[in-house]
Amino acid sequence: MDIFKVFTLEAAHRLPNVPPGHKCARLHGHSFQVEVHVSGEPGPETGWIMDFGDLKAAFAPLYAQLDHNYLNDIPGLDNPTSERLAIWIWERLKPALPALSAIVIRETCTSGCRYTGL
Ligand SMILES: Nc1nc2c(c(=O)[nH]1)N=C([C@H](O)[C@H](O)COP(=O)(O)OP(=O)(O)OP(=O)(O)O)CN2
Ligand SMILES: [Zn+2]
Repeated sequence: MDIFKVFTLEAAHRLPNVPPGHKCARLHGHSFQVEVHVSGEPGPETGWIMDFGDLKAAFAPLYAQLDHNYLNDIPGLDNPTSERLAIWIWERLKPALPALSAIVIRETCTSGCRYTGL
């Protein structure tokens, strides 16, 4: 089974490696949605895989780094595509959250990615 929590963060970015004239070379912002998924079996007493509150607490330091910031300025996010952002979050969250199973990024209503560590 898989549980998840969704976070919305406001952030600006530009993509430095796109072809000349690409719209994403310009500074722009998104209300990124980040889904953090954790897999496991519900405990027999708790009935849950983990407390959503603990999941929120684990993501909080990363949320603070990302929210209302210019992503390109954050070490490791100089080319902040959805893919790079998903990997960046995964690498920093996995040690604190070993049962982490996926990071889903929604950059717009219609665009995003899902990373499972592979
Ligand atoms: N594989 C990726 N492609 C693109 C990324 C990305 O992170 N990974 N990012 C962008 C831009 O940041 C852009 O802001 C989002 O792209 P796009 O979906 O094209 O945005 P639109 O809202 O304009 O989409 P429409 O559905 O065409 O309105 C670009 N590509
Ligand atoms: Zn963008």
